[in-house]
Amino acid sequence: MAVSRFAYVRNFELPDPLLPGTFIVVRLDGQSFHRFSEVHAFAKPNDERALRLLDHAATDLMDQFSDIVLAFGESDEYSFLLRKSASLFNRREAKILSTLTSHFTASVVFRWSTYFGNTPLQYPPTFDGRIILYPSIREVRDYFSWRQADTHVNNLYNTVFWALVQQGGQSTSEAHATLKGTQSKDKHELLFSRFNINYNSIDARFRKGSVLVRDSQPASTTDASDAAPSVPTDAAISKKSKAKIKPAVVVLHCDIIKDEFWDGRPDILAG
Ligand SMILES: Nc1nc2c(ncn2[C@@H]2O[C@H](COP(=O)(O)OP(=O)(O)OP(=O)(O)O)[C@@H](O)[C@H]2O)c(=O)[nH]1
Ligand SMILES: [Mg+2]
Repeated sequence: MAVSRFAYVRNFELPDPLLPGTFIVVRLDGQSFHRFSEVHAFAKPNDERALRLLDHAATDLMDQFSDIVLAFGESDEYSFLLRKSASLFNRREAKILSTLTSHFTASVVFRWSTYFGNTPLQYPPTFDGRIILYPSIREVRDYFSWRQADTHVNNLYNTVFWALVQQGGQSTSEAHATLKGTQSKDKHELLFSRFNINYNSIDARFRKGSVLVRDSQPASTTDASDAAPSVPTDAAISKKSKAKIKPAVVVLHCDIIKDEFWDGRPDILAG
């Protein structure tokens, strides 16, 4: 068929390949989740249903795209690491970013009722996405350490903040004032002395975020024992994932900052 006189417009579509031989990190972040969490009455400071829902959506992504070798989630965000040699969509940036973002978002909506039961979804949640390329293992490891350090700092602050408000009877502005200028050790001390809470005994999911890898770890390293009864456990998600693709995706709540994590999984950064 002859090329139509309109076809030249195609030439305006420029190629957008990602640099070869670089690690690809895709970070998705809930848009205006401050509002979304209020409207859907998320528990404060952490809503386990919401966190498990995002873990499940991230597992869906890893099941679908084998180039994703690691994911880390906290709060309303998820980061995905694609291997250095990833050939997904010929490394076309817009294709990768738009497909991963919409797949993740669709999974969150698709699985909403599994985690939120009769609580209706009031409006469509949306996620923004970005791609960052890292040239070496050092930056990749520091990237994930950065996100997990963020989890720690935010969760410690939020845990003390909501203890002051919910158990201590302070207003939110009083709680902000109480915490102003405090160091990490002050917050630990305040939690323990006023509320008898040992921060280190709080659910590792909240303190460390979720780390998704493609291998089977001993059951003790997963965090399925204390799941809400009506909600699929990490182990159940992993089992389902195993049925579809091997090796299974598992949800861990471990220290990604430590050498042991990376030393024990050389395949993640192998290329
Ligand atoms: N109550 C509650 N709120 C949560 C939870 N997880 C995330 N959020 C909310 O989501 C926000 C996520 O932070 P941001 O991504 O910086 O804020 P945002 O409102 O999503 O804004 P943008 O990302 O810039 O669109 C938090 O500040 C909380 O308000 C949760 O488990 N419980
Ligand atoms: Mg957000």
